Amino acid sequence: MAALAPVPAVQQLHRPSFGTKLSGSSTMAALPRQRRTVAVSAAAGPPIMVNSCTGKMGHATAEAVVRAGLTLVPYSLTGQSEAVAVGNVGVSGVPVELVGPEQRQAALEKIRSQYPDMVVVDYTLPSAVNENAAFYCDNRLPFVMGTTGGDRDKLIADVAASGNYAVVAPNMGKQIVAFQTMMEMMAERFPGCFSGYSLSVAESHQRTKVDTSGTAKAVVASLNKMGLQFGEDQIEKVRSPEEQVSRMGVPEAYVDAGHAFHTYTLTSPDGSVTLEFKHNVCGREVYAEGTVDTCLFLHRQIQAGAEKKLYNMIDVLSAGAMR
Ligand SMILES: NC(=O)C1=CN([C@@H]2O[C@H](COP(=O)(O)OP(=O)(O)OC[C@H]3O[C@@H](n4cnc5c(N)ncnc54)[C@H](OP(=O)(O)O)[C@@H]3O)[C@@H](O)[C@H]2O)C=CC1
Ligand SMILES: O=C(O)C1=N[C@H](C(=O)O)C[C@H](O)C1
Repeated sequence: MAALAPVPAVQQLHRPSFGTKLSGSSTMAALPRQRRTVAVSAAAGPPIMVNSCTGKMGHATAEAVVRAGLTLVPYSLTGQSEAVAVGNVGVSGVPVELVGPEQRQAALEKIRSQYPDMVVVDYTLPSAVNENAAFYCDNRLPFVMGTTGGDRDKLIADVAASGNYAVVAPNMGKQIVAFQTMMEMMAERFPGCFSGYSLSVAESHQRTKVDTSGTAKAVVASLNKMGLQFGEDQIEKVRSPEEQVSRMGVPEAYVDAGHAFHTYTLTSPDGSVTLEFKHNVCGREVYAEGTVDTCLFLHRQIQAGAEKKLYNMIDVLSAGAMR
């Protein structure tokens, strides 16, 4: 393979301030840091490769890997061509070399010889989801796909057909996954309970988010099982900073730094009954910590030779695998 460039001086990118809170209020501007990392012996977990450490979520996850005491594989796939020339990113003092699309196959041979049991995390872009998943499957790399969007049906079908170990989900935050689980349970227990009701869904994210919230799509799927008829294209994407603050209650500090505010409003035909569900997250720590839990879960399933290969986060939470 082509030699990977030596890793030069570390450049720190994306150091968001963290804070997570469920159910928002407009007074969250100065949220306390809420790190809940439980250190894990490096020997107890797999080395973890995070693609891409240049992104906000990838960087936050790589930091969580280091915080947990696990081995962060010091290479990260990027979508940038000639990425080896682009340089490196630093994650909590660990220099991570960027590997561009042209080098990734050759680089993988070397990386794998050093980290044979590694688990890969993907936080890239909707436009890269399907191609990246195919790359992981073709190379038998177990992976956690946190990236949303792309062709989801094809993604699930391709991964299932490959027989590769993977967790695919739009949300790795433990409490949000619990909410999703609750909605799914409600749909199974009371199908059609909201027949005749109308629904409105508004989701607000940092303006760099290109797709509609994958979490909102999953919750809408559960609500539809309860009798609603709501299309994914009816989900309102709020991306204007002014509206995010004034209407959605996003603290100004998180408008661009990263937030995910969701409101689902159900109304009876005569307007006499209204139910509202909200899940509001500031920062990315809750997902990053959940992603580390998910890598540990996947590693255990592989070691146990589990017959089931493709999981979602409800599986991970249900297995009691979230710290
Ligand atoms: N599952 C979950 O819990 C969560 C999921 N997400 C999802 O994660 C994804 C990323 O979000 P976020 O980090 O905010 O986005 P960013 O825009 O900050 O980061 C995306 C990164 O993807 C990299 N990239 C683009 N194409 C490729 C490619 N082909 N291969 C490798 N890397 C690539 C880009 O780096 P470069 O330019 O160097 O290529 C960029 O740094 C989104 O889909 C988001 O919805 C977000 C939060 C939680
Ligand atoms: O892009 C984000 O930020 C997020 N993306 C995920 C999604 O689309 O559901 C999860 C969360 O909303 C944050």
